[in-house]
Amino acid sequence: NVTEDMLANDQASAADVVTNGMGRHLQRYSPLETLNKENVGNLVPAWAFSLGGEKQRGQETQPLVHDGIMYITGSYSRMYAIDVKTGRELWQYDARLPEGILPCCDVINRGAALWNDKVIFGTLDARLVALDAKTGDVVWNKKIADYKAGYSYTAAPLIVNGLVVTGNSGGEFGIVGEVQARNADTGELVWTRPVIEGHMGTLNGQESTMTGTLNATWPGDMWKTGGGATWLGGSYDARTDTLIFGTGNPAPWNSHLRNAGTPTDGNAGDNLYAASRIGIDPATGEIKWHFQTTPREGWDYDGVNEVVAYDARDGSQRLATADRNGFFYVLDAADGGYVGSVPFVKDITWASGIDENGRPIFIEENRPGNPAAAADGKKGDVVFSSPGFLGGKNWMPMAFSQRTGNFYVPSNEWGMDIWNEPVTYKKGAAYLGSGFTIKPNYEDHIGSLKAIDPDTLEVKWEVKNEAPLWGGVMTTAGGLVFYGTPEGEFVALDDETGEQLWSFQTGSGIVGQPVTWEQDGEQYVSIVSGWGGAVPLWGGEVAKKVNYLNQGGMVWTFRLPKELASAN
Ligand SMILES: O=C(O)c1cc(C(=O)O)c2c(n1)C(=O)C(=O)c1cc(C(=O)O)[nH]c1-2
Ligand SMILES: [Ca+2]
Repeated sequence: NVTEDMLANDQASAADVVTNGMGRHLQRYSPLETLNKENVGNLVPAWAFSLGGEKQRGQETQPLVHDGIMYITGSYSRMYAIDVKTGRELWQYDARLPEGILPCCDVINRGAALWNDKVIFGTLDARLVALDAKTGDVVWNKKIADYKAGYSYTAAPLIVNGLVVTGNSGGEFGIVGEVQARNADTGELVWTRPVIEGHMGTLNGQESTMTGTLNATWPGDMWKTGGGATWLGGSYDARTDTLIFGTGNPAPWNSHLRNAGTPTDGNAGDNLYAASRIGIDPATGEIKWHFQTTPREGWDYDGVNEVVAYDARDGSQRLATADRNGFFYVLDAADGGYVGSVPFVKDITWASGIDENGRPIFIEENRPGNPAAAADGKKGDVVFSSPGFLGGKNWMPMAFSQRTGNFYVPSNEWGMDIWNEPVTYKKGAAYLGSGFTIKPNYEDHIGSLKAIDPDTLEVKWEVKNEAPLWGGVMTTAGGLVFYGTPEGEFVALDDETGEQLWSFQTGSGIVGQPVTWEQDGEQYVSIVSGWGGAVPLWGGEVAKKVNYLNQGGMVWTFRLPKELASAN
């Protein structure tokens, strides 16, 4: 049975992987050094497992490993339990999804959570299901939100002190972003925290507090359908007992419709707390602090990206996050206060930098659309913006190495043509008020894995990739950085130089998240392969460039045989 202690110590225990992020701080760093720079060339496949041919799309999941069983979620809200020694299936659960679900960006699922004798995951129709971890039988099944209003669910749930904490998806449909906490044993709701100003939270079935101040940073009734989906889930910083969730784009995309003042007029049009990071008290759902990365966001620069809790080299307690808007931020773990930032993509057109308070210095003439066109019911001027709306970094998680003190950030170098148009809210319909076409910024590459020093705020090196990177990264005490490419390669790099030390062709594009653990004295590594996610759907010119990539759906598990651990 999985306990709070096991979840709290996941980052240090080599025998299993019981959390998404390999620790609730989401460092994705393994203390294992059996596999290292000298012997990684001897890593060989142990087994592979097919997720089945029918209805498979982007496989973004991270495997969990516990008690001899690997748990994998499949793109169409499926769960597979696999014997970790043999690769044979133990059981499979298929959620019956209703007609009419509205996931914006492919049918995907990013993983599960383990608690007690259960494995818990969210389904695309915005429900949360707890299964018996041994049999796959349903223990409870709860509704997070109404899929008919555009809500969906794609993230891995987070478990803290017996509460299962979830976000929601639907920012492109004018939903309201929210964080919810339930008793993980029963599924009973404990608290809710909407993340847009003006909405009331609840605690134990009673109204608790309002988020922000009603109408403070939103014009008229726009806050009622203000977006800010918490679609990537959250992290937990045990040092300060804080849940940290990011919030997505404000709705609609057309920022002129959300302007409650002029950009120089204080924070009147900031649209809090969309495109922000929020620190939340896990006991009550109260907001402790917020840090907004893109005030009056107008490019779909969702602020959802994972916040990783880490200790800087001088011991200060820090948080780091690489935003879709192209800037990598370091924050103070105590209160989310701004410490510093660095652009991690080469071409940023919307801001000239970040000021001393962490607020972007906008280049206002590069903001998409113009107010007059929106008011007249006309299409606005086309503007080129970089990064494009799929972001300098999208959902794919970065990793921190305790060995080097650096972050390893999967990024993309691309822009977009974007224009604004009028839009009105209609339940269950797209609520954008924008049109767009993604374009590559460079001929030879879009993807770029970057090593970033969070103390000096320097990009130390990059490894370029032709197609956009869309999968997670993992670091190890053995000095390795693992990641996958849409071209299908699963790669190990040297954490100091970026030199490629090993790679394996998995047969489909990788958009999954690697893990490693130790079993019978040998080190194992797993990755799920299966191309998909937002790029083939929304990637414009880039999608056309990569339309040769084949879909898939395989779990690949590798091991370093004992007898080859010391050999080269
Ligand atoms: O605002 C939202 O609610 C929302 C949700 C999701 C999602 O749940 O997958 C994505 C996005 N936005 C989004 O903007 C985006 O680029 C995106 C990419 C992906 C993916 O998994 O490839 N999901 C999402
Ligand atoms: Ca979005």
